[in-house]
Order: sequence, then structure tokens, then C-alpha cells
Amino acid sequence: MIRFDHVSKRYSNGFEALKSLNFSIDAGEMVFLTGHSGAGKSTLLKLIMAMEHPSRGQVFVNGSNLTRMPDSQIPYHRRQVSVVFQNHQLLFDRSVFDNVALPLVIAGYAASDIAKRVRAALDKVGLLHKENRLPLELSGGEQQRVGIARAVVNKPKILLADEPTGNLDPELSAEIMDLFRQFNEVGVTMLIASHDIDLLKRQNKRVLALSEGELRADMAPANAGAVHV
Ligand SMILES: Nc1ncnc2c1ncn2[C@@H]1O[C@H](COP(=O)(O)OP(=O)(O)OP(=O)(O)O)[C@@H](O)[C@H]1O
Repeated sequence: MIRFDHVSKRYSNGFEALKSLNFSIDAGEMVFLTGHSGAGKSTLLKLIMAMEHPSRGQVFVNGSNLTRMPDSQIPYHRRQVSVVFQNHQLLFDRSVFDNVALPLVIAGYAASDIAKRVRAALDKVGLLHKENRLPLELSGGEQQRVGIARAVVNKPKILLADEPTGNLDPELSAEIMDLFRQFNEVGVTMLIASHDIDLLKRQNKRVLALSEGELRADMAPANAGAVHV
């Protein structure tokens, strides 16, 4: 589903953020990506989103070689791969409903279809009763769940998350992880970047560990408890 073949990323200032990465993630897996600040986690996720391009090597997602993907295909690619950010990136002057509807409005869905899908996504994250609220009227954990509803509203095949629990206390973080597990159980392939070692030790899932742009470990669920960065 996701395959990195000798992928390196050098930014225009010459800094090499990723160094010859090789790994693959199968459809239906839930994998954590960890590493120190600056290890290259966000860069790796941006390559999967085609927001950045490798300087060497190839990235394959869902059967397509992103290196060869024409720009015209990128909006289609981004409908299959969604991302949840730490800071939610919500529009604060729009209601919860409108925030979740945004990807569907951009993709040109009919209004009746949008309403149905938005309510289904809000129901999944337990926020159906708050669809008319503004984001600032919600708690941090609720805002994160709005971000997740928006990421899943168009039923992506792959869900990426960049430090999705960075601002949340352990209890709310565990709730967000439960939610991710539920999406994974219905077939969504998940890759979650987190430097919260305690959190990912409890998840019992495969862990990819980056250090200074190199893949230092690829740990099976049974060994994930030994991870360190
Ligand atoms: N656009 C850019 N131009 C130049 N260097 C960049 C750019 N984006 C990131 N970097 C550098 O690449 C390295 C990896 O950054 P990246 O954001 O991928 O790390 P990260 O593991 O996600 O870190 P954090 O956990 O702090 O978010 C860092 O040293 C960063 O300064």
C-alpha cells in the first residue's frame, strides 16, 4: 500500500532530512512512526501526501509511483490519503459541520450527500450533537476529533497523523488512539507519527523509528515495548 524504495530527501538549503529509506506498509496495517524532534517524521508523511518530492528513490502509494505522478492526478491522490495534524488546522470562523464538510465541498459533492457524510463522520467521533458549534467552543480533545472527522469524511484508504495527541493529556490521547483503531479495524491503513513513547508502547503495533533521517528500527508489535528514541 505504501512503499519507500531508497528514498532520500534533501531540502533546497542542502539539508538531508531523509536518507535512503526502505520500508513498506501493507493495506490494513496500523503503524507508528517515531523519532526525536527533527528526525524526519513530518518529511516522510509529506512525501506520502505528495506535498514534497524525494530527491532520490521512489515512493509508491496505493499502486502509483508518486515520483511519476502528473500534477493533474495529485488532487485524486489526496482524496485517498488524508492527514490529521497536531494543531487541527480548523477554520475558527466556521461551524464544526462546515469544517468537516470542507473536503467534500472542494471535491464538488452534492449538498445532500455532504450532509449525510458529514453527520456520519461526526457520529463516528461522537460529536453529532455539536455540529453547529464553533471550534473555539470545544475542548482541545473535541477539536482534535473534528480534525479526525474531517480527515475521514471522504473515506480515505490511508490515514496519516502527525503528532495527533501532542497537546492532549494521556486520557484524551488514549481516546484518540481508540478512534484510530476503530478506523483501522474497518480497513483504513494508518501511519501515525508520534514521539510519545509511552503512548505507542501501549498500542502494541509495529513501530518504525527514525533517527537523523535514517530508519534505525522496524519493530514488530511484539517488540514495540522495547522502542526508544
Ligand atoms: N522546508 C524545509 N527546508 C529545509 N529544511 C527543512 C524543511 N522542512 C524540514 N526541514 C528540516 O528537516 C529536518 C526534519 O524535519 P521534520 O519536520 O521532518 O522532522 P520531525 O521528525 O517531524 O520533527 P518534529 O517532531 O520536531 O516535528 C529538520 O532538521 C528540519 O529543520
